[in-house]
Amino acid sequence: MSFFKKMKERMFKSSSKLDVGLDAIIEEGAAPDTGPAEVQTPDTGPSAPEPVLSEPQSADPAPVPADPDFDPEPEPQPEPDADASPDPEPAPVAPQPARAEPAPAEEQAPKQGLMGRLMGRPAVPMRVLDDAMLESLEELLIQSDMGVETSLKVAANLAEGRFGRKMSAADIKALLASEVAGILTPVAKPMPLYAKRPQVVLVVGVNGSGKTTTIGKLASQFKAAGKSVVIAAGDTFRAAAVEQLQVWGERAGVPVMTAPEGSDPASLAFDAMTRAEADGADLLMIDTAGRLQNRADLMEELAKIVRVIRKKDPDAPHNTLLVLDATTGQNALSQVEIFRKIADVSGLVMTKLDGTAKGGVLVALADKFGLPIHAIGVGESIEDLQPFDPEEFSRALTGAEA
Ligand SMILES: Nc1nc2c(ncn2[C@@H]2O[C@H](COP(=O)(O)OP(=O)(O)OP(=O)(O)O)[C@@H](O)[C@H]2O)c(=O)[nH]1
Repeated sequence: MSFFKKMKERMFKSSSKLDVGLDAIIEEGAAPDTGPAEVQTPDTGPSAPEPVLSEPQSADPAPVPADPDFDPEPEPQPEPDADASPDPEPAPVAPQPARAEPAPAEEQAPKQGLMGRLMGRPAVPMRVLDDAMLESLEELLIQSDMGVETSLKVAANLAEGRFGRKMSAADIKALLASEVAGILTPVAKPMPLYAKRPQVVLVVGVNGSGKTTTIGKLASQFKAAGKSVVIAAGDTFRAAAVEQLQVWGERAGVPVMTAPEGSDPASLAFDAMTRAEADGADLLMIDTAGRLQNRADLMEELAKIVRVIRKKDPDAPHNTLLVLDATTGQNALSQVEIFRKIADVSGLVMTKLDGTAKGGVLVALADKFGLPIHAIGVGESIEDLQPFDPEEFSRALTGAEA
């Protein structure tokens, strides 16, 4: 099974709440006169939509957004530069496909053809968009963790100019996917790679958010893309985190610098920087502790790591990745607020999007903070760190057909 298909399946599974909820909204308020001969689609062209799931219009798979297999050929690197290049290349996890302009949502909904109507196929439930339906939609979006402000905005945009029109679940899903993609597209950016060596990537986030796993996956993917990587196991207070990184390091063939339990993470970061410089490594990835319970200590710890590595490179860290666990839902918003105060967060990675119905929080994050989303985690193995494709994600979240 291709990585893309796997991700899509997982995302669809995870988003069933929103998908099923949209079906329910239409069915609850479906007009009684939706028989085949009477179906009207003032919003979707001359013919009525087909049932979404029972009669797909095309067996063709959706276009693959990016080759998920990493090119084992290293990309040609620009000569090392004293300063970080202002025009970085994208990191391997997030190459973005060239995208065609999305078709208007109305055009994306499958239509019931003349033959279907003549043959008397079962009618597609349709509902007139009114205040009650808009309210149900707002509630559903809020429940899917899109946040109140974003949910109201998305619902209002969707309804604009469409009041009084009959809509099927497929119509509403396509419109919603288009609205969501409009919010996500500007933030879907690969992690920039600079010519600077070593490029220092500081990885922050609360305990259990998936920092260690993400570093392991990234290191493996960078290695596979021909980059040399050094990892610093900066959460020196948790032996288990260090061991986990060592396992990933072995798997990827990447050295993992460790320090005795309880020792100063800044000192380890300095040593790791020295080693990365001596090795001519392309990337130094620094894991950090995530004890938010004692925010002042954590803030001081992170600030000290930054101070120390800047003695060697005043521009470091070049990226500060905040790793967020999608299953925490709205909590992710407050984590961004806090970590932006204690670290200069440059981009996000959202993990555990498999097995959660809370993917809507990504839309709220994008809308509220506008921070780049570099990649998403959809499982525990190396290939489960995927580029963030906003259109694919939007369709998966809403259950819209490709
Ligand atoms: N299903 C799933 N599990 C994930 C994903 N990313 C990480 N995990 C799991 O989440 C758990 C926590 O991940 P870690 O990488 O240890 O998280 P951490 O932020 O380093 O946490 P600490 O080591 O406690 O600081 C592990 O069991 C990972 O295997 C993901 O995308 N999907």
